[in-house]
Amino acid sequence: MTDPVVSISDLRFAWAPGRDVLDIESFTLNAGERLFLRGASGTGKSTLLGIVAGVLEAGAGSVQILGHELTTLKPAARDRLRADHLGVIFQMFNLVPYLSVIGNVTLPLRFSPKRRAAIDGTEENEARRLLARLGLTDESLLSRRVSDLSVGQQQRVAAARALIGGPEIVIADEPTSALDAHVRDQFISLLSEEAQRTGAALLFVSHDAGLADHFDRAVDLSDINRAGVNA
Ligand SMILES: Nc1ncnc2c1ncn2[C@@H]1O[C@H](COP(=O)(O)OP(=O)(O)OP(=O)(O)O)[C@@H](O)[C@H]1O
Repeated sequence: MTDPVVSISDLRFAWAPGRDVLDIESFTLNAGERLFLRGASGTGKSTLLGIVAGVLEAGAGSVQILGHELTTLKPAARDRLRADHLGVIFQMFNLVPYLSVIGNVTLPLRFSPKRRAAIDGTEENEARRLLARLGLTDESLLSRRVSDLSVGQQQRVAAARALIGGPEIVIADEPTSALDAHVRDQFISLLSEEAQRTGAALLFVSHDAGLADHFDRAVDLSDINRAGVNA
């Protein structure tokens, strides 16, 4: 539980020159750890996740993912690292609307032979198993287009897609749209259990401090971010 899978130091990021959104001296996510990152809306949580995921480039500093320095990797190597080792649950889920539920969940396997090789049995069975563990068992749902599912159901599909093939790191950006509190709590418990089962470290961000109890550790972004952001 002590090896960092994400290690950030002296990170700075600005969307506009001279206006830092992030100025973080140190941030670490350990292997298998379930970490809750809280922060008010507009304080840079999604931006930080984008940097960890390698879709945004740090302006300065070091971002290490599983010992690889993201800031000096070539784009193709960064894409490979992301495909093999990171599962991402986006705030808007980013599901592919014309694919079925199973098609969406198995999508990361198209981009990562490593994750495909990690699966016992067929891809479809693994997708069904993960969906069932996350509470989606209704057979009639699985053949539907994802755009026909409820927000809570889409969130579970996005989570199964992030977990498939056992990536070492799963990052989740909680949707700001209000999900029923019970549905949300149940989702986080299941996601957290499944991450623990697969050994993935989970980095979950939300503006809602009340969710911290679901996690091993909680960090407030305002405590580690020296950039005073005013959205
Ligand atoms: N694509 C962008 N271009 C310019 N500025 C952006 C962009 N995305 C975010 N920002 C700005 O960066 C700051 C941090 O935004 P970010 O989305 O990271 O916050 P957040 O904490 O994730 O917010 P929320 O909880 O509402 O999702 C905000 O001031 C926002 O306006």
